[in-house]
Amino acid sequence: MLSGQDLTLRRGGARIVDGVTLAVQEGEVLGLIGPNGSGKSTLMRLLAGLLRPDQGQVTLEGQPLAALGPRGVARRLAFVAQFSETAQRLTVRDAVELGRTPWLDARAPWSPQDEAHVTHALSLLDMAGFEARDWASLSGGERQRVHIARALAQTPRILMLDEPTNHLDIRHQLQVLDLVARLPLTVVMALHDLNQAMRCDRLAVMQAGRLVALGPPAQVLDDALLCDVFGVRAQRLTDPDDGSAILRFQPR
Ligand SMILES: Nc1ncnc2c1ncn2[C@@H]1O[C@H](COP(=O)(O)OP(=O)(O)OP(=O)(O)O)[C@@H](O)[C@H]1O
Repeated sequence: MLSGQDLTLRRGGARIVDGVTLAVQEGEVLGLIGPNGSGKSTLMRLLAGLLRPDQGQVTLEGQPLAALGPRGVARRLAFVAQFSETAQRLTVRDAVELGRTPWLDARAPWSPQDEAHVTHALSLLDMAGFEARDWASLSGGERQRVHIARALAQTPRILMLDEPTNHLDIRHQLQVLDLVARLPLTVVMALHDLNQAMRCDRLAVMQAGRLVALGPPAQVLDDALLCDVFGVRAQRLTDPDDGSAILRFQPR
């Protein structure tokens, strides 16, 4: 579906992404975890074609990103950055309508179908009542939900989210995580909350620019990795309701 081979990016004399090879499988929710500065955002930007690697190549549905071009990539892949602001005066609906841009041209002008995608995306993120609001007047969490709605309005096959639960209250964190698990999409998302990461199909772990583990959460998040990569030890509890694992952390 989406894969990076030997991806390397150098900045300021350091390899901030260092020889990463990773294949995202169709339909999975892949969580990208790692300490601050380990290269998660940079790797996501490389995979989304927003940064060009110094070494290595990204292929999307079997084709190099360069062969697809920005519009071809944007029809397949939507990216929600950790921080993205706009100086333009926009309403919430205008911002979500921007998600339809890769699908519009002289032969395919704005249509009722585009309108329907925008309305549906707004309702999935609980933002239907905010359509006429000025973007600048929104709170951080409301902006985050509009960004995700814009990405869904793009009707991608792959959704990439950099820390999507940032700024969200607990109800909307759960709503976004449930939504990404439910949507018939391939999802790659960077997360800091390791209990939230446990809900992903697979986890990729970054440490100092390298991919150091990849696999199902219960297998990846063992005591040695939590200690070496995150500098913590974890107590494993069991949710009495559904038997799922809960991690409780302490400094190493
Ligand atoms: N243009 C640049 N020049 C120099 N260093 C950079 C540049 N861009 C990123 N870095 C460094 O690369 C490292 C990886 O950054 P990145 O944002 O990918 O990490 P991250 O894992 O997403 O971190 P966080 O969890 O804090 O969001 C960091 O140490 C960052 O300071």
